[in-house]
Amino acid sequence: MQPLLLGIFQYIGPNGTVGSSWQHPDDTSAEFTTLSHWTSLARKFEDAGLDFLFLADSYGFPALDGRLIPASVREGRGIPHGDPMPLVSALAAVTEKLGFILTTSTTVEPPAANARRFATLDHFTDGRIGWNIVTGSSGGTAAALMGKELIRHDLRYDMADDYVDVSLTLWEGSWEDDALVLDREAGVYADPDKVHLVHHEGPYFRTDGILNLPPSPQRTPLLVQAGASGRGREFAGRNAEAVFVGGGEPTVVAANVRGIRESAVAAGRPADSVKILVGALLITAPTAEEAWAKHAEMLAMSTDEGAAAIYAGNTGIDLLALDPDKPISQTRTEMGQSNLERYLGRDGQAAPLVRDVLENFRRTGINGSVFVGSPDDVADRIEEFVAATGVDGFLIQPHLTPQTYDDLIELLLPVLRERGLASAEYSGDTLRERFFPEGGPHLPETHRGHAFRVGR
Ligand SMILES: Cc1cc2nc3c(=O)[nH]c(=O)nc-3n(C[C@H](O)[C@H](O)[C@H](O)COP(=O)(O)O)c2cc1C
Repeated sequence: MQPLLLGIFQYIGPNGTVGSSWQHPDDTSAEFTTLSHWTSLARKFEDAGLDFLFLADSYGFPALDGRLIPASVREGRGIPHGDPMPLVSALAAVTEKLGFILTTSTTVEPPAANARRFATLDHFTDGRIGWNIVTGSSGGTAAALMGKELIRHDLRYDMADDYVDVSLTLWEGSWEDDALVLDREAGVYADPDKVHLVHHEGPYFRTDGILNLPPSPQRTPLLVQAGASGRGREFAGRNAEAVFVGGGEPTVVAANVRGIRESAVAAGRPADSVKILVGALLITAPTAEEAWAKHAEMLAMSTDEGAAAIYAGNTGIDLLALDPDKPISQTRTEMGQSNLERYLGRDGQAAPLVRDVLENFRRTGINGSVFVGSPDDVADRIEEFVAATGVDGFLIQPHLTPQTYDDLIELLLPVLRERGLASAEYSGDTLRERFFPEGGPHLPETHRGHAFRVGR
């Protein structure tokens, strides 16, 4: 088996992803507003040789019918949530190899503003940046915050395709590779024949101008996507080099993985040109008993109300207002659909009852797979899961910060390395080369973005 890609899932808020673990006496995540909290975590991840830190984001927050959900505020779930973008420069300054993947939504800022910010970060990180392209999980509240209406689900993805086109036009089309001259004696900074105005007029976005920066190490950041709805998978097939999928039953994850690879092939790309990483919580300790005790402690901090608030923020669906004894399939949403679709029965199976969905969501959070046990147990489960689903790596959810990471680094990683499941050292200078060691720092020829390149 190939070494797995291993990234850490975090967001700028108090943890965790299952339950409110900030309240645990050993948890430091309530210090999320201090820079030193993040710089010490980033150093820890780099020292351990982990591939990247993913910072999730959304302008949205849990609310229903125009009202805040008390449990969300009381338990610190979905509120508060800060902006990851300003953090990355500070983290880049204290690390050399760790990659950073950041979420921004295609429904919030104009594409040229977003493209410029990512290009600047690609310079400052020496090519260690990736963009998780989402259409927005908490779309309703994010739209209202920006003074806009919620755009319908599939239309959001149509707009996202056009948004990516604008971004690729700017990143790939403005500067030729050798446009930067920097000749001090001649007083030539750049060659005017090699810097180009670009023009894009799509169905939703228009731009006339340039990306006002010389080419960065990757030009286009590593393109990542995280929405697993049918339309989301189609978008991923066209655009994404990596996809984050939610965990859960291996059969459901395997179907998702197949769907994404088929979408890539339908878009004229090789099936393996997309790396797929699954969100998972890894709880380990020297013995299985101790690990299960940690799991029980985690569940004791996870309430129905807190779980329902996060679910509502993501999907717009209030599980606590639905009949607990009816199947979830009675419901539809124009907000994020992955966390509904993951519960709709597949292959003729009946959809679960609302009460079972709430309990499952309370226990597993938005990303679904929970592996608990001794380091060998967890490594066994990881191996089985990878064989059953075809995923290329894991996006590791926080439980207790930093304890979950210490357990991972001290107990689990050595076992994974022994089995050849985790790489022992960093390869490649840029994040793209970390994901695709056989390729270079730029978009490959098989990606449609390659055609946007000026002076090829
Ligand atoms: C591991 C993982 C990370 C995600 N990170 C984000 C994020 O940072 N921001 C966001 O809006 N959605 C994120 N999502 C996706 C949302 O859950 C949601 O499904 C999506 O934004 C809406 O698209 P969909 O309708 O295709 O599901 C993530 C999903 C997964 C599995």
